[in-house]
Formats: sequence, structure tokens, C-alpha cells
Amino acid sequence: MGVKIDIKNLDFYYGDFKALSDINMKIEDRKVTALIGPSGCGKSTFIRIINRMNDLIDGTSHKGEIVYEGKDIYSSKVDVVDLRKRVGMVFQKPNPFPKSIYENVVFGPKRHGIKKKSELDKIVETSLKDAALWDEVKDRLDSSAWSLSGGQQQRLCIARALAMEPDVLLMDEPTSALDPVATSKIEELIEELKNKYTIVIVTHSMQQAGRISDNTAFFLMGRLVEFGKTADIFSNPQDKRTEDYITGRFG
Ligand SMILES: Nc1ncnc2c1ncn2[C@@H]1O[C@H](COP(=O)(O)OP(=O)(O)OP(=O)(O)O)[C@@H](O)[C@H]1O
Repeated sequence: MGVKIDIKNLDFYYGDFKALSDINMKIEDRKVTALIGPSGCGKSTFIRIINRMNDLIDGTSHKGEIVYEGKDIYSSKVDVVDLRKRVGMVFQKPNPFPKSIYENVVFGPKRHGIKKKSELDKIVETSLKDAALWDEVKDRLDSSAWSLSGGQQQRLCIARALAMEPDVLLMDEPTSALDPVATSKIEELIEELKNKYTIVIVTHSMQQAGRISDNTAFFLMGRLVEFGKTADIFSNPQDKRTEDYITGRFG
């Protein structure tokens, strides 16, 4: 199986505080990689590094490499805007813009210079279909995105990310603000999306990690304690700390 992103000896700092230490991880192509671990262990920090979102925070620094498409994403040859186009992100709370459903989806493509109405229409239809939202909204594309339910808004945010034709999709607890029905729709969608995209997802739910991911990474206090196939991590963890966490005995 191909490696999509190769993280080597990664340390990450907020000022003097070392939030991640010596992380090594190979993220597999077209698989779902789940990041689990207790609050504050560095999951969000890690996922935000992959598309350099942490650059937006003053005083951050790193050591090590994150190799994507043959280049370290921090090398001067990498254009950050282009990187974020290729490595899209969906956040914890659905955050559609206060615009119509249509305008939310075409926001990124328009900023990247696509103007032709027919082309934009096609992007809207394809992205909403891929995000399993098209049938629910096709007759009201001009309605406000805020008129959608929370689960629909999150699928719209996924459609907005897909409209940029990404290669990798980062999801930071995408279902934590959703009810069980909306959550299971997003989980089904992730199952579908991994045929086309490499997905990295932060989740607090062991059940969710078990249901949707191929590989699981367990973080603790800024370190990667265990990483491997989800089935192995859950049925036969090698580290006592992983076992304690997944069985809920973590104190
Ligand atoms: N902007 C920041 N400035 C300084 N320290 C930060 C910043 N963001 C996170 N940290 C610290 O880095 C560590 C890791 O935080 P992070 O948010 O990555 O953890 P997490 O595993 O995603 O937690 P949670 O599950 O609660 O979201 C924590 O100690 C946190 O306080």
C-alpha cells in the first residue's frame, strides 16, 4: 500500500512548549487514519501541521520532516496556498459561510479563478453529490447555508472542501457537534470518500475509530505511543497505555 504522507522525527513547539515529540508516521494512501488519545495529547496540533494551519499561530516552530508528494511541506519550494488546496480540512463545528449553499461550495474555486457559470454549476453538483447532500438541497441551492441542519451543514463543509479537488482530507472531530443520525451519515460518507481521498480524522470516540478507520494512532502527552492497523490496535494493543485508553481505564 502506498504512503501518502511520511512524517519523520517531528517535534513541534508553541514557543518553548514542546507539544509533539519525535513523531514518526506513514499515512497510507486512500485509507482512513484515526488519531486518538486523551484531551491535550496533541491530536489537533498534529492534524493542523499536515496542511500547515499552525503557521497561522505566532511563535510556533518544528523540527523533522513531513514529506508529501516527494517534498517536505515546509520546504521553500512548497506553496502554502496550493498545499491547503491539496490537503483540505473540515473542522469540529460546521462553519459554513453566511451565504447560499451554492456560494459556499464555489467559494474556493472562484477564489482560484474559476468564473464560468457552467463550470461552477458542475463543481456544485459533483461536490454535493460526493458529500451525499445533493438530493437534499438540489432544489434550494440559493437558500442560506445556515438554514440547513447541523449534519447537513457539516456535509456542506465537506462539499466545500471537495470542491477544491483535494487529495487528502483532514477532519478534526467532524461529528462531535452532531446527533447520532447525522454522525452515522458522516461515517457512511467517510467510508465512501476513502475510495478517492486519503483521510485523517481526529476522534474522541473509540467506537467511531473502530468503525471507520483502517489505521489508528494513539497519542499521549505529545508522543505517538502506538500506531498500526485499527483491528490490531483494538484487539491486541502492544502498549499497556493504549490498552488502558481503549478499554476506558485511563485515569
Ligand atoms: N495555540 C496554542 N498555544 C499554546 N499551546 C497550545 C496551543 N494549542 C494547543 N496548545 C497546547 O498543546 C497541547 C496539545 O493540544 P492539542 O489541542 O493539540 O490537543 P488535543 O489532543 O487535540 O486535545 P483535545 O482532544 O482536547 O482537542 C496542549 O497542552 C495545549 O494546551
